[in-house]
Amino acid sequence: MSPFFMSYLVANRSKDPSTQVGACIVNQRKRIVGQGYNGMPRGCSDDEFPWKKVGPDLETKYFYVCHAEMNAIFNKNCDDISNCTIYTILFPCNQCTKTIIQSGISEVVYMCDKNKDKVEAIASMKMLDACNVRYRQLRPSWAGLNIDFKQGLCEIVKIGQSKSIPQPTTQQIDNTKKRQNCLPWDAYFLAISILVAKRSKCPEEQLGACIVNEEKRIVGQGYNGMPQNSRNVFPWRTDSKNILENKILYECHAELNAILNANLQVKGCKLYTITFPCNECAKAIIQSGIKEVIHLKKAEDKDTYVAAQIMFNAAKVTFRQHTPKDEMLYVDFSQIEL
Ligand SMILES: Nc1ccn([C@H]2C[C@H](O)[C@@H](COP(=O)(O)O)O2)c(=O)n1
Repeated sequence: MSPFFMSYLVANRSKDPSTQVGACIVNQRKRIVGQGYNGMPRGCSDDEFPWKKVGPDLETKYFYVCHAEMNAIFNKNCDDISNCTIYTILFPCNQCTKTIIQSGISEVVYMCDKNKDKVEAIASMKMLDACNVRYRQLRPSWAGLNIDFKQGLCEIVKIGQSKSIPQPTTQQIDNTKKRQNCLPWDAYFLAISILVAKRSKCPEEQLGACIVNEEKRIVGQGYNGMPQNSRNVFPWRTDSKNILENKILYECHAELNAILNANLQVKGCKLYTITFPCNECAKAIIQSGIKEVIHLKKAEDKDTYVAAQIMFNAAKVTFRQHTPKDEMLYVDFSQIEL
């Protein structure tokens, strides 16, 4: 799963009616440590601040909007992002470039350089070159992502294939008002969990989870997989008579991995997950201080889930199933003209 897919999904939260940009920061262990989209500063109302592109300076969005790259850096979930790579849909402006350099990021990967002839981009390149920050363009070889909330699955759509995917009806854009059709928070974090699951090597079921704090910052993400550094020695099968030859004793669940991958405190956080947690993950959820579990699929009627519910009730961890309003979400990579 390329971090670019994540950047496009993150961009979906932007209220900018004309241009939605997403960025995500990846550390050397290939973990996502920061995500951001373009939007008004915290506390500056999306309804009151202007979204217009033209007009007197103080009446357009440009003086106020925080760029996706800047937000990804300020949303980082660890102290040190030096030597990380930032993936961004648009080439960074000079202001974001200063923030990128000062935070120690060592590589910028961007998809679109439509502003490359503007002074801001030229200044960015000068600074990146002077400070030995690498930058490269990645041309998309995919058309988009199709997130299926009903199945909890995500399909990467190839160029050409997108024509067969039903596209959401496009309304005339009113670029004087905030964008109306961005994903609501619960659906957004479940979509992130579905996309994270795409990294799983499990041939049977790919599951994902993410942990979100009160500030709506993602503090940890995980998918089901074998213990790290286990070099493919463990089986994925489930049908052997010898239980030691089945995956069950070895596989780490998405929820456990999300907790262990978290870089910020998970106490008091919400955990979003595709399936209801098993009893073993429930123990980890309770012991780590997570306060709420939001699951996409209905809990199956099996002892492991009943035990999890009994423990959640006793420990006052709330849980609820969330069904997004739309069954499908198409994340269109051509939303920004290259
Ligand atoms: N590297 C960039 C460049 C721009 N943005 C944001 C800032 C605005 O919200 C929007 C650009 O507006 P446009 O003039 O294209 O309608 O994109 C960013 O986040 N990162």
